[in-house]
Amino acid sequence: MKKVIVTGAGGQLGLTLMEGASTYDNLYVESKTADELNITSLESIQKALKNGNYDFCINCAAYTNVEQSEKTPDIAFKVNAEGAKNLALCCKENDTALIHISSDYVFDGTKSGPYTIDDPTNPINEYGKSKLKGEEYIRQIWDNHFIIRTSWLYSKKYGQNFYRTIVQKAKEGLELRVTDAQIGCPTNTESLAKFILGEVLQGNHAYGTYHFTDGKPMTWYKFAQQILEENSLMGSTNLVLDRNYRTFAKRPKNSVLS
Ligand SMILES: NC(=O)C1=CN([C@@H]2O[C@H](COP(=O)(O)OP(=O)(O)OC[C@H]3O[C@@H](n4cnc5c(N)ncnc54)[C@H](OP(=O)(O)O)[C@@H]3O)[C@@H](O)[C@H]2O)C=CC1
Ligand SMILES: Cc1cn([C@H]2C[C@H](O)[C@@H](COP(=O)(O)OP(=O)(O)O[C@H]3O[C@@H](C)C(=O)[C@@H](O)[C@H]3O)O2)c(=O)[nH]c1=O
Repeated sequence: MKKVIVTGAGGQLGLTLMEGASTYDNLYVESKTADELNITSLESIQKALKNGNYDFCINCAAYTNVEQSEKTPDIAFKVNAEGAKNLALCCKENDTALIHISSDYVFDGTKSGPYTIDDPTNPINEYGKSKLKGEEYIRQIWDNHFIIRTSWLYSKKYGQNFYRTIVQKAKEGLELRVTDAQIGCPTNTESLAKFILGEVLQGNHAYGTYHFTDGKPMTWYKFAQQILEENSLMGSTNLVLDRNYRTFAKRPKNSVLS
């Protein structure tokens, strides 16, 4: 039996992971929401890991508000960089392998093809910078890690994400203005959870950095079209292509991960 602790368990990935974990007989998985374990507190993590005897820690905790990160980067760095550092330190102390999730936003988006794990990083927004710093801390501190970069993560059931925003706005009868200025791979939390639970935790991969997505590159506009079609909302929604959709934070033009 492998003993696992999940931090940030109240987020969309954390909730999906906990739902999926019950189907694996060889996993005993404990969940910690932000209220139960704050990853910015080294002492709290030390306490949680010390007595747990965990084989793995899956870190789903993050500050994921890209727009707000640009305005108040300190919060993003505190959670995404310092939080990751705290986890790496405590995981090392307790010989617990760390599975950490990172983002396509560590790249600047100027490459013409998909990004490989060997491509240089160069984040163009504060969220991406904070996620990169988190990766760097983990690599410096604890060899027994998996850093899994994913992109455009969404759950149909949980949390705040592009998929649910589009469905909600369409159901409210609002006009949808969506950009096609970025290309990336939408990734369902269920596929990522299956990869973590069914492959990474089962020992099928060596420690290191990985890219995981659902493998279908598209623009946000194309993704919005797909979401509306899937929910039979296309006919009743005014979807407008808005190449100049204004945002506070810059996003990479191309963040397709290979
Ligand atoms: N969403 C996306 O499109 C993508 C996400 N990722 C990465 O995937 C991972 C999972 O993201 P996702 O599930 O979408 O994110 P969510 O925002 O849905 O969940 C993150 C969770 O972390 C919690 N949290 C925030 N601060 C702390 C803290 N200090 N201590 C403990 N928990 C905290 C949040 O709690 P609360 O809500 O109460 O603040 C929330 O429950 C993250 O590492 C993210 O960076 C990577 C690529 C794309
Ligand atoms: C909601 C909305 C967004 N957009 C645009 C803004 C932006 O360029 C793009 C995506 O917007 P969002 O703010 O929903 O998504 P964003 O916060 O950029 O999503 C990112 O989150 C972080 C956590 C990641 O790690 C990334 O992989 C990525 O998924 O779509 C529209 O054009 N119309 C809309 O109605």
